[in-house]
Amino acid sequence: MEYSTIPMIGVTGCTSQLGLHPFHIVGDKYVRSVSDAMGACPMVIPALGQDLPMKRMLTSLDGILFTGSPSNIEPHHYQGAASEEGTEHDPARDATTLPLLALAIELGVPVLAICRGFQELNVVMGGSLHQKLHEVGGYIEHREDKTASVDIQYGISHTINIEPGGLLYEAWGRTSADVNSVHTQGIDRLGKGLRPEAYAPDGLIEAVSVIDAKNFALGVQWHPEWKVTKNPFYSAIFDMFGEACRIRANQREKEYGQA
Ligand SMILES: N[C@@H](CCC(=O)NCCCC(=O)O)C(=O)O
Repeated sequence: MEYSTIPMIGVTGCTSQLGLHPFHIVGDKYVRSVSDAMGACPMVIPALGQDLPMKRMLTSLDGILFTGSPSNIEPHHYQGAASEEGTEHDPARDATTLPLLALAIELGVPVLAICRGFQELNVVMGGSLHQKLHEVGGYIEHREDKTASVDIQYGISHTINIEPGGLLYEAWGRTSADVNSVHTQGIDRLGKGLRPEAYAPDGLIEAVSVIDAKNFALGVQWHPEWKVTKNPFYSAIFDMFGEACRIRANQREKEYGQA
């Protein structure tokens, strides 16, 4: 019997106050990258923290996309100094994505972690972050120009050097690529069990994978979801993630039958 099940992909949400009410929200580009680039079904994961039945949820999903967000991880999660007053945080998202990411890796659920998601992956593995890369010294500008149009903000910003032998190299087959850059924070101490997969020209780690992972587990500091179907490098990443998710979807269908 042939199986070609549509993978069900969790897409992590953030909390945000819209008018008088708190909402669970996720950017359209993340949801659409799952449906358009992977042919999969996006399922938004609310930031409910420990109120989510995480293990149950993971058995029903074929992969998780950990999204980017303007908010920063609260520094106590990586023993960092308290952030400057006015820094945007989302403790409900932290309480959801950090344990969910750890459990997904433990259970071998395919994971693609983007920007804040990439930083979450590093923190979950015991790493730490620079809170303001531009104040550290020695780094190029990794922030977007907030006065520019969104196409410029998410347009190509710098090259990355890709390490041969990793997932990214396997996906792209070359040792360099061009990426966008929309972040203020970045990896300081690398988490244990993570392998650097790519570097910016200033030496900043731009991509990591989980060593000896049971399944696809890749984090990238840039935004491959941005106009993914028009960018062959970004598409190659989603193709590889999509393939891992499809294999899991087919295995789940074989085991449990179609729901
Ligand atoms: N806040 C962190 C992470 C940056 C990030 O994820 N940016 C995405 C912004 C909105 C989006 O495109 O979803 C940092 O500044 O380093």
